[in-house]
Amino acid sequence: MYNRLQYISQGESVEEQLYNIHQALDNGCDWIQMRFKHQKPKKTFALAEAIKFLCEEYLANFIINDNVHLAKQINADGVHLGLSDMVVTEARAILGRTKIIGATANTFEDIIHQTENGCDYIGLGPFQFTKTKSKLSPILGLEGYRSIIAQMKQAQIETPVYAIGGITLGDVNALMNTGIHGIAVSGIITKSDDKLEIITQLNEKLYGNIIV
Ligand SMILES: Cc1ncc(COP(=O)(O)OP(=O)(O)O)c(N)n1
Ligand SMILES: Cc1ncsc1CCOP(=O)(O)O
Ligand SMILES: [Mg+2]
Repeated sequence: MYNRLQYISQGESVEEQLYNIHQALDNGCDWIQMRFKHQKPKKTFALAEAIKFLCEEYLANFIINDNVHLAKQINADGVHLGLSDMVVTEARAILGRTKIIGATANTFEDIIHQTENGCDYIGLGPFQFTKTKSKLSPILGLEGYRSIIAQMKQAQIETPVYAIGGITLGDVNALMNTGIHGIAVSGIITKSDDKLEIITQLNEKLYGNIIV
């Protein structure tokens, strides 16, 4: 089963991205999603190759936001696709069944659509307002997660769900209690002055006393 903590990278340059990712890996995060938008293909490729190398060294999962062809080209572990990105069935045809395909949802109907198309996990959000992404879908809040997870149970959909969007340390217990599998975060890790402390605390809350 997938790790419960996914770090979605941030940084305006290749160097800044690599610094942030290296810090996350060094301090206990073992799943990285490269999110580097509106950049030249050469830079994006160079960053992806460098992250691939780093993640291999740290035995971490490495998925790429939006870009299925790049994931294929560098043999990443998978991709994350939103509602306006390539559809999951097309990505599956390109990447094959062993690669991870994560898909975004904002409603239960999105979850039905994405799981019927064969995604491996759902990124459900946004939980609350965040500056990390513009043009946010409607905010779900805890009640949104409770309601959507209950509908998934009723429909016997067991695809793991990751909460995303403006998550802080203080939100994690309540979010986990809704029945989600884990969380995907950017700002809380990127902005922290003590990465070891924040990642350790996140992992403690996410895993509780589960032995991994
Ligand atoms: C784990 C996870 N969940 C949701 C998203 C958002 O994807 P998308 O809606 O395509 O938005 P962008 O990240 O592409 O701006 C995600 N990246 N990761
Ligand atoms: C990519 C994305 N999709 C929905 S919210 C979000 C941003 C998550 O970053 P943060 O944890 O900083 O809010
Ligand atoms: Mg996207």
